[in-house]
Amino acid sequence: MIEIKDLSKRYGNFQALDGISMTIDAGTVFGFVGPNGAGKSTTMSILATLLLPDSGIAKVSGFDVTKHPKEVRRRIGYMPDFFGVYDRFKTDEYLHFYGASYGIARSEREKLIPQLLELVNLSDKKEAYVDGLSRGMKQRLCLARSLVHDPEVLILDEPASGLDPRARIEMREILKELKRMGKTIIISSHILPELAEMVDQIGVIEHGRMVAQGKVSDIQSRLRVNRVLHIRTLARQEELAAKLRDEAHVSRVLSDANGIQVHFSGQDVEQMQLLRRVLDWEYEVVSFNEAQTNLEDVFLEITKGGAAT
Ligand SMILES: Nc1ncnc2c1ncn2[C@@H]1O[C@H](COP(=O)(O)OP(=O)(O)OP(=O)(O)O)[C@@H](O)[C@H]1O
Repeated sequence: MIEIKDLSKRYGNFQALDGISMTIDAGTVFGFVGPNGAGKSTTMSILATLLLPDSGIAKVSGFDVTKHPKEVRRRIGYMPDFFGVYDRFKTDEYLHFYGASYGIARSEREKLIPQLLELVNLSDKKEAYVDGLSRGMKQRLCLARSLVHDPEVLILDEPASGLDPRARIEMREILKELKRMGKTIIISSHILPELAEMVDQIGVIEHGRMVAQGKVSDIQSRLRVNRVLHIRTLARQEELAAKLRDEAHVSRVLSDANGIQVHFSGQDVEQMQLLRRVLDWEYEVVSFNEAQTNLEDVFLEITKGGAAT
């Protein structure tokens, strides 16, 4: 459904995309992940026909974005990372406006818009002015806007950014529903663990290059991602974190309000020895357990040190 080959884009002297390639099959939910400035929005803007590439090919449903932009636009719904909403509209007027601009007849819109509002949980807000909506509601309205012409492909640039946890869960549920409806979805996010539950594949981009692509499980096994240990102590957490950094088989230690995360390449025996040492050092350990590796761990593993390989 989406095919990108050797796509490059420069802004002045800055190489934002440096020969990106990827293929996304119909019905796939593709998570596009990468650090700030990696080139995700640039790739998505090219797919959305809003930006021309310098070289390479991008196709949606077989149509080249530069040669047949109208055909592409008919097939895609695009939700940008920053968007404006027309403040003086009420919610349903806003969707009528977009529906009309896609040439959808009023009678058809009268049927469609209540369905869209229901899908994005805004039915009770149809009479509300857009500027009075919360950020989460505006995001959902923007998603409804991108669905108004029933596109096959959804290009969603950080749809959950800036949302509180509850609003993020709501957004995730809507995306699951869209997946069930058979849409092909490309979604970028920094909130990687949340993506893990719904994406079929991921592409990791860094410095304008694709550094890994495929099923999350395949990428995990290919990279032989380290196990991650979670340790919580009653006190002296930072001191323990510093000590752990000097231990054998430890590649990375993160310490935050949730405790210490240790990326560990040892096996069970070494893990047991590490636990024994932590206890010998007389730290007051509340918990010491092995976490399931998730998308965030994969991402950190692939992009660690900022070196693209
Ligand atoms: N119009 C522009 N002019 C100059 N540089 C730009 C322009 N748009 C983007 N860039 C630069 O190109 C790089 C890639 O930007 P892009 O927005 O595609 O990254 P991103 O992966 O979407 O990042 P983020 O997660 O922060 O949105 C960044 O370094 C950015 O500063």
